[in-house]
Amino acid sequence: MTTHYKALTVAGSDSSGGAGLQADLKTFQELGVYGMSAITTIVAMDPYNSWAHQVFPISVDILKPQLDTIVVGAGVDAMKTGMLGSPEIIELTAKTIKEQGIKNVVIDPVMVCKGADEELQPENTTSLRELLVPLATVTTPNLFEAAKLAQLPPITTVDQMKQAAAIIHDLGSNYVIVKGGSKLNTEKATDVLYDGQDFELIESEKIDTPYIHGAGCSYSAAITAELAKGRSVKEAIQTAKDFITEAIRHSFKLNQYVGPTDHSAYKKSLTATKN
Ligand SMILES: Nc1ncnc2c1ncn2[C@@H]1O[C@H](COP(=O)(O)OP(=O)(O)O)[C@@H](O)[C@H]1O
Ligand SMILES: Cc1ncc(COP(=O)(O)O)c(C=O)c1O
Repeated sequence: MTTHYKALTVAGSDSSGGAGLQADLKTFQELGVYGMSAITTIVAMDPYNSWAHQVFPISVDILKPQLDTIVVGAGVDAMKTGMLGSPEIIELTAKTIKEQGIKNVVIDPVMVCKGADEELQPENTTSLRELLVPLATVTTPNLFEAAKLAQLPPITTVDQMKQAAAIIHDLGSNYVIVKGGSKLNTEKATDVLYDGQDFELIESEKIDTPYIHGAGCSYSAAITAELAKGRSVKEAIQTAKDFITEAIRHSFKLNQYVGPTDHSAYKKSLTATKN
């Protein structure tokens, strides 16, 4: 009998489909894991005003029954968080992880959407640092988020990524992966992984494309899916890196403002290799 591993995303809805819980569920499906979602926020983009993001947090009273349905009603092998919307939502999510003893927790500390360089909701950063990062198996900040969590100036080098990873580890996250992505001035797409003892560079070729909407969400969702299947954190991160590299290689233009990654590309690349 096939085992159906179960993963939960506690995240925002990206109406345009490339990031947020939509990206997470597509990624879970592609990696063979049954996905469930608890919606924290709804993000809409204004097609009449340069795709400006509008963020509508959901009341914490509507999050609680969703979490109960999933965590109590079905059980989860791994979970991730994405955009959380308010300090109250972060508090409830942390309480649920603790009270229900959830293992394999990936915290993607979403503070910005690509193209913006300001925190969407600065009041959430303190709650993320104090309540959620201490419960993380893995925390997956991009450069901007790593600097905010570690309370450092803007990060531009691998050494600074290491420094931030060590500080975030000290907050209580078992593993930290700081994503260099397109922004870091290196030849490769370089992420820094820290397990409390050693730093490891996780690298892939850097793909020359502006279309990387949802890359961070999809990457952390791929880590979550692999943890749900019982892989080690390092194995999960390597598969996730392969998954996101293929997804970015096949990313596409959705409109004049945005281009999402292609979640189906990794599985196709495996089939192509076999044939
Ligand atoms: N142009 C690119 N080519 C290859 N990998 C990339 C590229 N841009 C980002 N990545 C990788 O995608 C993953 C998500 O990173 P990033 O896009 O920085 O996250 P976020 O969406 O949180 O800002 C990381 O592994 C990063 O290195
Ligand atoms: C709901 C939601 N979560 C997360 C993100 C962040 O996306 P990315 O993976 O591109 O950083 C966005 C960006 O639009 C979003 O709308």
